[in-house]
Amino acid sequence: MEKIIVHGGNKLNGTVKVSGAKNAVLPVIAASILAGRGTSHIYDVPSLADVYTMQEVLRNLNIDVDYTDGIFKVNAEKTLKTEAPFEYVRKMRASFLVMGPLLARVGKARIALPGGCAIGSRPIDQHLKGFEAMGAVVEIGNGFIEARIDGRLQGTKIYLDFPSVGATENIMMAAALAEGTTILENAAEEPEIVCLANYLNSMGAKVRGAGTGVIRIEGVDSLEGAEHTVIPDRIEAGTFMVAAAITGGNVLVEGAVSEHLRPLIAKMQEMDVQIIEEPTGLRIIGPEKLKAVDFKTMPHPGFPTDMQAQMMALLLRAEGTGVITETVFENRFMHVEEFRRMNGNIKIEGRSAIITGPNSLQGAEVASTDLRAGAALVIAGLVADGVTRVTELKHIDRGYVDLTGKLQGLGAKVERYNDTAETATPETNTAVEAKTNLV
Ligand SMILES: CC(=O)N[C@H]1[C@@H](OP(=O)(O)OP(=O)(O)OC[C@H]2O[C@@H](n3ccc(=O)[nH]c3=O)[C@H](O)[C@@H]2O)O[C@H](CO)[C@@H](O)[C@@H]1O
Ligand SMILES: C=C(OP(=O)(O)O)C(=O)O
Repeated sequence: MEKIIVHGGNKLNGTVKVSGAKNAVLPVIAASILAGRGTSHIYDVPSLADVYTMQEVLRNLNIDVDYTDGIFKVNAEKTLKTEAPFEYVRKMRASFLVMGPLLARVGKARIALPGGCAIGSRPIDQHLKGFEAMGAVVEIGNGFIEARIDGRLQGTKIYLDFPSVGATENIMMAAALAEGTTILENAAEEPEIVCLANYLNSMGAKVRGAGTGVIRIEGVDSLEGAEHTVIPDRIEAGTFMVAAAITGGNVLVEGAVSEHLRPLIAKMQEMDVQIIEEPTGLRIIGPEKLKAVDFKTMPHPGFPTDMQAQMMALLLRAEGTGVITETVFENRFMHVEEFRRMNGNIKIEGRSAIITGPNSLQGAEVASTDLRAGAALVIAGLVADGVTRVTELKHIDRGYVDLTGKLQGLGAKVERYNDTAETATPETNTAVEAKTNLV
């Protein structure tokens, strides 16, 4: 079994470079399907399991793709296939983002129905409501969602019940090739939406208002391949900011964009973390003592749910009581049980977690329950007494490029280790520790 093994106790110091954003690159790759002519070149594409899954989804649709040295090339000129099987959607829900582009480009898409996942049930009703409003017929059966339209989708006014990131992206992509203008209200305002809109516009689309609650998309007849650079990953940046702070370290997070990180910066400053804006990124200086704070996850520009687990690790080390309320996903506290295995004092009351600290964290064997939970457990391990072993790394690999290598570069005692022969005996555990050869 593969594990990340963390020896707690080292302060992080130095510089870490943020990779391109997972949540920006996946819709951008999906949007490439809209180009009837030309090859798209997408730059700063992170080497992540999700990117490889998206590559497979496109290949399966008869699209030419090449991913070398961080550059992703897509040519969708050939006759497209229209089905994305469960094999891909199960691995990564963002596979569902090919529905809008396929529907707009070829009038048909058949995508496996995404199941529930570790953080909640995650319905796609808002995506479907948008497609139906544009004239598509949507049918659900045999584990698939099929949407079709005779002729072109029709621009219209759509009001989302909730500012869903995925629904905003899927509808924006579909509307780019629709007949007439679509006005999307109560749209998501995340930086990844702006990144997608910029890419669509460089392909020839007419999208205005991305980054606000109202997006106006004037449909065009065709789109072409274009060049685009993906924004830096604000969640990866945030993860390193928290890692630096928890160890009382001094780290420059290169590529961190303060404009994308306002809610996190505000909360970390309230906790007495020093954050300095430098020309190339954000410098984080951890305090001797952290102060507890309360926060609620919300759609952007509220506090991001994707930073909730990492901030819980930080609160475990803070003095006083902090309350985290998760409002975006109904089941995103799976990491609480794992933190308890590390001696974390956390109570759950409904959708809130009450954390009383500071806790003396203890190394333990813990499992990543989702990708951010995995990173949060590694962060907790950095300040735990003894050795922490984090399992279920497939989650972490979906969203972090070389997490262990980047942490090692900052002086953390952390290593990825594969021991298929390992059993739970004390002898073999000692052997594992010896073999990890940590500095
Ligand atoms: C690949 C990607 O970009 N993933 C991000 C995206 O996920 P994703 O796009 O799936 O997140 P959404 O914003 O759509 O979901 C937010 C909430 O709305 C609900 N909902 C969503 C769509 C819908 O049709 N009906 C519905 O009820 C979801 O169940 C969830 O409770 O935004 C989330 C919220 O910031 C992040 O945590 C994910 O990292
Ligand atoms: C929940 C996340 O991603 P996804 O929507 O791809 O599952 C995440 O990035 O934290």
